[in-house]
Amino acid sequence: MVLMSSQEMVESYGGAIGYVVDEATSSKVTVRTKEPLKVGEYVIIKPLNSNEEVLGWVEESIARNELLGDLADLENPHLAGTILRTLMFGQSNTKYFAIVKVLTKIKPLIKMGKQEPPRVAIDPGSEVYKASKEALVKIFSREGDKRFIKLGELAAHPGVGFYVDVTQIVSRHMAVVAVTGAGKSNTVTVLTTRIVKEKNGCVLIFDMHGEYSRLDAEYVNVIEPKLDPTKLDADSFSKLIGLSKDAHKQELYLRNVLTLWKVIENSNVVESKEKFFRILQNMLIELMHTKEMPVIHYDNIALAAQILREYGKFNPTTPLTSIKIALKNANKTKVCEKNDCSDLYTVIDAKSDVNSAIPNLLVKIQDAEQKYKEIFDFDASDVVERIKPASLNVMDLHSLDEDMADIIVSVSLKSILNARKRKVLGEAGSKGKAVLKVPILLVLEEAHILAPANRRTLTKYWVSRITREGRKFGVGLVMVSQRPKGLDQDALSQANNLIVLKLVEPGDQRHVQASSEGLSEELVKHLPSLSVGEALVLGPLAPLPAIVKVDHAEIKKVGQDIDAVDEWEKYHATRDDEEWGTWEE
Ligand SMILES: Nc1ncnc2c1ncn2[C@@H]1O[C@H](COP(=O)(O)OP(=O)(O)OP(=O)(O)O)[C@@H](O)[C@H]1O
Repeated sequence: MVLMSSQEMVESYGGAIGYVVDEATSSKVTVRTKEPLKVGEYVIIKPLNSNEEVLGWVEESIARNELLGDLADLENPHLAGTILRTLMFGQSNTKYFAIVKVLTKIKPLIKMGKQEPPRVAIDPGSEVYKASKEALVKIFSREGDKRFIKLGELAAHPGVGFYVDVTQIVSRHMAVVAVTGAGKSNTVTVLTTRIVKEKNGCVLIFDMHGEYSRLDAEYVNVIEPKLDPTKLDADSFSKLIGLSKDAHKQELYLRNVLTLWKVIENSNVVESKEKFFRILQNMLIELMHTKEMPVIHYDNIALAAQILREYGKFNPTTPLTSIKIALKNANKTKVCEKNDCSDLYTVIDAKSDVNSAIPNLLVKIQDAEQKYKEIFDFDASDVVERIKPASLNVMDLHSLDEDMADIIVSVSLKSILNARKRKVLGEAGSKGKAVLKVPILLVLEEAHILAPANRRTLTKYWVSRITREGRKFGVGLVMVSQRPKGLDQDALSQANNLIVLKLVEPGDQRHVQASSEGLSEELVKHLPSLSVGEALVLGPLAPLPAIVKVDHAEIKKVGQDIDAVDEWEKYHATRDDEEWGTWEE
């Protein structure tokens, strides 16, 4: 940072643009100005009571005409206008004020890039100047700094580039919120493509509308939303089939059949994993007849699998009996001469559950197999193995319903967090398991659907884990939402960085404000008037809060509005009604 002289800091010392009036505090002042100031504009205040200049920004711009106050009751605008013009004798009596938030003393900001707000109230009468472009460039420009990328320009100071710290986005997470069409996708595209291109970053977007998977660039890696159901752990599987928390019996049987499947899978007695659902169902049907179930401790899976492979005779229609006979005879096998087979298995008496818990579980498994068949792929590898470094990885979820998207995203988030933990902690026992060698930035589109405020979803749990633990393991999360009031408040408040574009609905505004320290009442009032691509940016990602005109993404445009009239016209010009309604390449 280069220290600037006071002269360079302000646009013109010759002309103060206003002065502090009314009651002023150390953090907020009202300024009477000659001309109206723009919200988001930076000003420099020279406090009367101290020689430490401070930087503030305009949070609200006010125009007041006291003459008009008395005329407000007049219903006839022509009459009001005539009286007003007469009273003003051709002079405007409008007075301009600005509510200015005091951000920091200037010296520590320019010298060390540090914000240090003043501790004493600013004296009324203090002069206010416009911050010079040179000063703002010094404060905001991070060109050439390896941690920063450019997001756009200060909206109130065109020509002053605005840069964001990528490390802070990854470690402190972010929310991007706005009404539809305000520029969220464009903002995400600018951020993520620059992170990949300029920083060789690793980004994964969970793309709910298939917008990003259609980006035309060599660094885009599209990941199919597929998962291998046999690799789901018991917890995820129980959530997948929709077991309620208090369905303890069903949970018990489910865990057991999944452990027995592991024995069967490890013993290689079935030729294909695709028999998975069939065998789970056969186990439960068999259980309804035999009314008892072998239970194998997790530690004994490998041993049981060896016995089943070498000494059992596996029948897929009666898997329980096959396993039970093999284990029963285990003591007579060579395997047990070397290993302790004394407590290889026990048996659960299932008599009381054959009419309720077991058939209920069976139906749930059958339903899940049907419901999720589009995303099940027995050859699918762990998502971590499909992510590419220095790439914009995009998981295209547009063809899936919300439940399917939820299961895929939650399983992916879990795998990614665990793979980073393995890398960072070098966890013992991780050999052969997926590892993610570099930090990653995850982008969750439609975050209010996957991590909603008032509903339990699988993704919400992993979002909360990542927002809490991700910082230590290099897993950053960007939540994007057009309906922030529907987004889990806890997740939102864990996002220390915030980009708010146009936001109109008061409920949305209140929800965002409740989880963000820097969003004042005055700024909230301004959110509906932001134009497309204009964003309020708050948090540790930037040197100071700012209203930014986000750059337009250079890459092939995404999420553009469809010009219906134009498309009808084009179709009509070449119409061929024979082909209407069928897909033509
Ligand atoms: N900074 C910008 N400069 C110029 N045009 C922009 C900017 N941001 C967005 N636009 C344009 O505005 C339109 C809507 O933008 P975008 O798709 O990013 O909005 P969105 O908030 O993601 O909308 P949705 O919620 O419907 O996906 C697009 O045509 C886009 O090109």
